[in-house]
Amino acid sequence: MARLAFCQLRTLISSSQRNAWLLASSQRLGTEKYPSQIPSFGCRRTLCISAVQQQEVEPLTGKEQRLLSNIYGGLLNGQRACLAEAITLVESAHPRKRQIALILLQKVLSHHREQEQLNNGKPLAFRVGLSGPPGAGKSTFIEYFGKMLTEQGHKVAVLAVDPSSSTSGGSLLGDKTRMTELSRDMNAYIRPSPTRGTLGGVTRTTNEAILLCESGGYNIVLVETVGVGQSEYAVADMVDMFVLLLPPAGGDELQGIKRGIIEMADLVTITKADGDLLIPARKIQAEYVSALKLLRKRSKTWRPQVIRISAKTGEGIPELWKKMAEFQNTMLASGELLARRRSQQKVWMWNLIQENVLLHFRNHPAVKDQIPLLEQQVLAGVLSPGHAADVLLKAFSESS
Ligand SMILES: Nc1nc2c(ncn2[C@@H]2O[C@H](COP(=O)(O)OP(=O)(O)OP(=O)(O)O)[C@@H](O)[C@H]2O)c(=O)[nH]1
Repeated sequence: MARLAFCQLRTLISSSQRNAWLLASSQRLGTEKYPSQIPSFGCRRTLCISAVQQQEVEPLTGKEQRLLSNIYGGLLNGQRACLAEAITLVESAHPRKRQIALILLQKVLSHHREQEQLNNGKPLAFRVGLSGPPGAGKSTFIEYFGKMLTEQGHKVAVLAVDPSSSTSGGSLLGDKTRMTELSRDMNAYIRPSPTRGTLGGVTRTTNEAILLCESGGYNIVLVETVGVGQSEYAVADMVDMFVLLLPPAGGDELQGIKRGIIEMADLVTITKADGDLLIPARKIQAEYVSALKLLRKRSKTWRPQVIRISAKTGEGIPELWKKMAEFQNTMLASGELLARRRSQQKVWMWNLIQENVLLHFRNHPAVKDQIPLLEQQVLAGVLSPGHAADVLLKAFSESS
């Protein structure tokens, strides 16, 4: 039965998409269970994952082996150029590059596990998601915060997930010129994370980039996203702590912030609490303190808090970092942080499967041409949504 289901899935998911799935699966299963899947660089027609996963990788050419060794070696030595190259490789949609990227990621994962074991099971890095509406003061904050952390001896990576970059070619988050000083800091690494148009795209490329940054020695990874659309949910599902940054603006400007995303926040931060904005910042803080009391709690041990900061004066930012560290310690002690990471792996796997299967379904020849008409009929109330779905699913299953 399981084998049948697997075969069906295998036909559904194209080979490059399958790679992503294989990676997610191998993380879930743990490579130590499948020693053969930890590839040596000189892999001979290696069965990369396990018999169950049946993904063959063509042998690497000498040039590819050298490339991989250089990237991996440089990455572990903390060379920024190699980290950049590694991220470019995992972001590539080219099927062969994807295969090489998978081998690199397997190496990175097994290195991660070894290091975490040496670290008594404690994660190598603290992953923090930062989200807020356009103009909330995210980049000004990250610039200040990042520099404060590097001065304390931390290595900070910033991945900026820009949901607009793939759809409009535009940029809500702009580029790294937004954080000019931090981008010159040798202990910081800033990188826009392309989204490939979909939520799964955000999840896959950003998750992989996080892993690579951690292998490059970055012990704090900040994942920034604009709080419009769906990307902030994807980001909340890939970090240890999710921080919402809100400007001291009136109700109208904050209307776009959805209740769901406030529920995801482990910390709400009111920005720009200085000068004339200090009084509105206090007011918004009080409003959110009351609002949070009514919301569903995300953790058994951590109670989300609302604090005020100013990236202009620096006020509140050391306290914010203290709160973050308190969160990390509390969640580690209760076991929730590691549990959250584990469940995120599963969410990631299912997001990818769901998205790839749906894409395949929509583009399937037996279904594709019927969709517009059925949608019209559903819109006109001639056909019930359930009936239309049954028609499409039947056409799909009969032709598969
Ligand atoms: N008074 C004051 N202004 C600030 C502060 N932080 C940011 N600003 C201003 O707010 C505006 C937006 O700041 P950004 O840091 O670019 O905001 P952002 O959220 O990164 O904006 P996007 O790039 O559009 O997503 C800029 O004009 C900043 O100078 C602050 O702490 N105090």
